[in-house]
Amino acid sequence: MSTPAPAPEAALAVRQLNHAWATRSVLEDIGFTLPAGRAIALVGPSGCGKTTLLHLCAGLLTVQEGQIDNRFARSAMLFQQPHLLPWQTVLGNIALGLKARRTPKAARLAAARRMGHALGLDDIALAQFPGELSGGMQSRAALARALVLEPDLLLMDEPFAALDIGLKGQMHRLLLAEMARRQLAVLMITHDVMEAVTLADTVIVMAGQPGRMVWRLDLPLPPAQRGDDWIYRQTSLLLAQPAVRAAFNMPAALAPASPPSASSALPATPADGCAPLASGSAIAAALPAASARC
Ligand SMILES: Nc1ncnc2c1ncn2[C@@H]1O[C@H](COP(=O)(O)OP(=O)(O)OP(=O)(O)O)[C@@H](O)[C@H]1O
Repeated sequence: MSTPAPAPEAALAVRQLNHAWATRSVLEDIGFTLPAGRAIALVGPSGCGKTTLLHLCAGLLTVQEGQIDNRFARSAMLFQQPHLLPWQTVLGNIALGLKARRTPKAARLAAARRMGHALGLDDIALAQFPGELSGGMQSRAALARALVLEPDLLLMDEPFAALDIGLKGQMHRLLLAEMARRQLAVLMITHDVMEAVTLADTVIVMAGQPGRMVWRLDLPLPPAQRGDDWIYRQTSLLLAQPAVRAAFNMPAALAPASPPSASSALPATPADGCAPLASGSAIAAALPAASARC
């Protein structure tokens, strides 16, 4: 399927964003830039404002203070629940957004079928109703419904949270293939720090009420080159950071049996709007400027 490449200047820029629900401030001084083809994962404890931030970025809420500049041409959103229409076939569900765009029937069904096939839904599954599919297949259908719109920005709110570890891995591979295929940018919320380290180029840890960015990790390897060991290592290093542990209200980490080797260190890439890390611990030494307190 030929897909339009994102415009070179496509990016989502969030600057000095504050938000309140009624009189209660829920987001304070949020700022980051997401360029085409990159992925940012937002992690943080319940109630720190991640969903509010994602909905602001999606244009579902009005910006009160600060700026969100979305230069992507086509955004799509994926929710935790697949939200498939039970009275439509899976194929019909995948084609829904194209119908809303008034794509002619034959073309939208053909595009939906191609995308379904690409995500592992065969013709039998496509002809079924959502209630006849497993949770994993429903998640594939929801992803297909979003991707068939050929978005250049995909906003995801814990879309794989209900899946077991094997299905999650499958969905990760499907998503990464699609991201690589056509420079798809992703802004995602997840409670799973390892999922964030698997999929994202940048992990932003949020905490507090109002929610603030408390830590940022820019991962130096492209997702396609990350092996399981590397992902486990980066996840454990991130979770060893005192600021990250405090964000999740975790007790202080035990000292490692041996200091991390130099080869596990991340190269220095200064983080926008983040102060350099100021810590003398061995673990902090393995995470120089690529991982920083915001
Ligand atoms: N529509 C709303 N009206 C009033 N308050 C809201 C609304 N939506 C969210 N809030 C409040 O804003 C705060 C942030 O909520 P939000 O859902 O953005 O956090 P979150 O980090 O996504 O949480 P979770 O991880 O549990 O989904 C919470 O205190 C929540 O109660």
